[in-house]
Amino acid sequence: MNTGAPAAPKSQALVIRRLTKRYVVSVLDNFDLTVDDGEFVCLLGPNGCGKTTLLRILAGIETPDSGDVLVHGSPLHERNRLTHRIGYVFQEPRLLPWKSVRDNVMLAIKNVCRVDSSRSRSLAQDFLRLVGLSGFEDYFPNRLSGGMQQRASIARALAVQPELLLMDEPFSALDPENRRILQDELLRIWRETGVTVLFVTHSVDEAFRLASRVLVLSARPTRILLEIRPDRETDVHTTKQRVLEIFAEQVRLQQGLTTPAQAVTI
Ligand SMILES: Nc1ncnc2c1ncn2[C@@H]1O[C@H](COP(=O)(O)OP(=O)(O)OP(=O)(O)O)[C@@H](O)[C@H]1O
Repeated sequence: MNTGAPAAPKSQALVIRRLTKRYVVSVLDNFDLTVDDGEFVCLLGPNGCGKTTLLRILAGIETPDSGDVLVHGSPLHERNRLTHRIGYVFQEPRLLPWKSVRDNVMLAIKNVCRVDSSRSRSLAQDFLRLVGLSGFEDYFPNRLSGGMQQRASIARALAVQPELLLMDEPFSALDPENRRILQDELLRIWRETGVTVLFVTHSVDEAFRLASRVLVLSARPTRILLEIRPDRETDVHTTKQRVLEIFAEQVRLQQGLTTPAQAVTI
């Protein structure tokens, strides 16, 4: 019901300011991004533009050369220690093969949260149920299909009750049918948990299916070229075509097949 009262401002889950990272090449150069609590943001950009580097910095695996990252208003790092709970789902499940699915999830909980083992066991159980793996808790990863292993890795990331859930092309190794099923499951989980998601993909369809906001990224050093809220688009088909054209141009630019002056202007 609309009471006429102004909506409360959303809190910011993530603020990135002037983030800069250089290897031999410049990957991020004064990159800015703000993500509200509970948003589902898809990052769509050409190979090698810096998406994984960005996620690795947000997960504390990589350090930036300069810039600020604030999670819920406070710095991501303090004295080189991660001060926030961040969940990370990789392209491959990366489960420990010598541990059961339950123990894989419990290990993540133990590493991040200060809870006793009976609490971590019941949390693991809850999150495995959330991803549809009830009954498979004692299985070892090699007895599960690729889709089930990826479900387990999503449970592991969620079980630490992350302030940010980072997902780096998590469904790209799955067949189209499983990919669709897991996309639906992820949307359900996102709605149920309200977790803030940053999701990397190369698929325009996947981005439009999942995201509350799609960010189209440029070639390196990457910047945001275009922001789209799929649910506000009146002609999604035409918008997707435009994104595909921009995306293709950035791929060519990234591969050195065109010069910045020839790139699409927006
Ligand atoms: N540890 C590293 N040392 C040197 N160069 C690196 C390192 N990590 C990434 N790079 C380079 O930084 C650039 C961005 O890499 P990154 O993996 O972030 O791109 P990406 O957008 O995730 O690519 P993809 O879509 O192919 O996964 C690439 O040119 C890559 O070779």
